[in-house]
Amino acid sequence: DTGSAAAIPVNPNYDIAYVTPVSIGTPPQTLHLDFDTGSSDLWVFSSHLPASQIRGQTIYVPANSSTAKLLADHTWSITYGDGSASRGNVYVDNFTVGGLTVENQAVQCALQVSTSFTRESNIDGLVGLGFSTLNTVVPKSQLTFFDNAKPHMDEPVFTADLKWKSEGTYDFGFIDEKKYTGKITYVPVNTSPGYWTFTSSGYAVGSGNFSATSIVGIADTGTSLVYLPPSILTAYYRQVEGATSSRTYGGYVFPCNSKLPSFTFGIGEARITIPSSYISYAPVTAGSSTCFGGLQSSSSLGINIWGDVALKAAFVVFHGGNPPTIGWAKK
Ligand SMILES: O=C(CCCl)NNC1=[NH+]CCN1
Repeated sequence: DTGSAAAIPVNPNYDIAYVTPVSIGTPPQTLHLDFDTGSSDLWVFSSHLPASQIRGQTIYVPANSSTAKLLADHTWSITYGDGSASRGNVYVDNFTVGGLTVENQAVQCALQVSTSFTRESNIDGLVGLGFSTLNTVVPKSQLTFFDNAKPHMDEPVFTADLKWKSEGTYDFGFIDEKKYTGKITYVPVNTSPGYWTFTSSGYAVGSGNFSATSIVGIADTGTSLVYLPPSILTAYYRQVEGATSSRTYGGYVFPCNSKLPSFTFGIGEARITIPSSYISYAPVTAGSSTCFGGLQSSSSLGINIWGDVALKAAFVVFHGGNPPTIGWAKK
């Protein structure tokens, strides 16, 4: 089996997150979910939520699905790296992404979501594509869509082709040679943390020299920005006129009309360059001439994160073989 589905920016101006249409249940209920390689719970806005926590999202109504079955006495509760959170109960139902169906997929129904989820009216839930060891369902943890689908897939892979301010694609079960240029460089993945954790071989700021240094981090489609060690941030923003680390805005900001260098990171001998346009992320508040950077410090996170700002500069292969690896190509 294979599948292919769109990755649609939730906001026309800033790539805060990407959503993908999925079908759940019988008859199919279509929701738009945030595919998130940085977590491993598949949860949806549901008919169990208080109306006060829903603001335009599409809800999953298990009562309207003839194939939905309650997973009795199971619950879940998750908190993400950005402090957002949700919790609820669990059903199993048919789950289809781009023509690829998994029967008896655990669909975690939200009974409570934090304000940042309520405020994001274009995200109806998340599909965790991290390793199933991170799944929060108790007493028995559940498998991700990828783990359930893998045995039926032509190849045990999914790929991310995210795009700057435009629609990209998630492919499942195959690698589309048309989506990248040159070769794909694969590097090992450490699955112990439960994320797609790999080691980058270094970085360069703009046209500067490449600094060979191991950067352990995660490839995370569910995080908007890139979070790296402070020393790398200093090296980058020292090249940006008027850049400063703002306590008010919680990170590096700069005048929106400042000239920004690109940022290159290493994957083995290969190099991926993030264009400067991706790094001038967004005005700190609507209409402001102060902009928030797409590269920020990971010092408060305890983990380096290659979020969407980096991923959309590449074609990324999440290879779920034994052992799993991650592949990066230019495009
Ligand atoms: O939680 C993380 C970071 C893991 Cl270190 N990524 N996934 C996600 N989903 C919603 C916000 N962030």
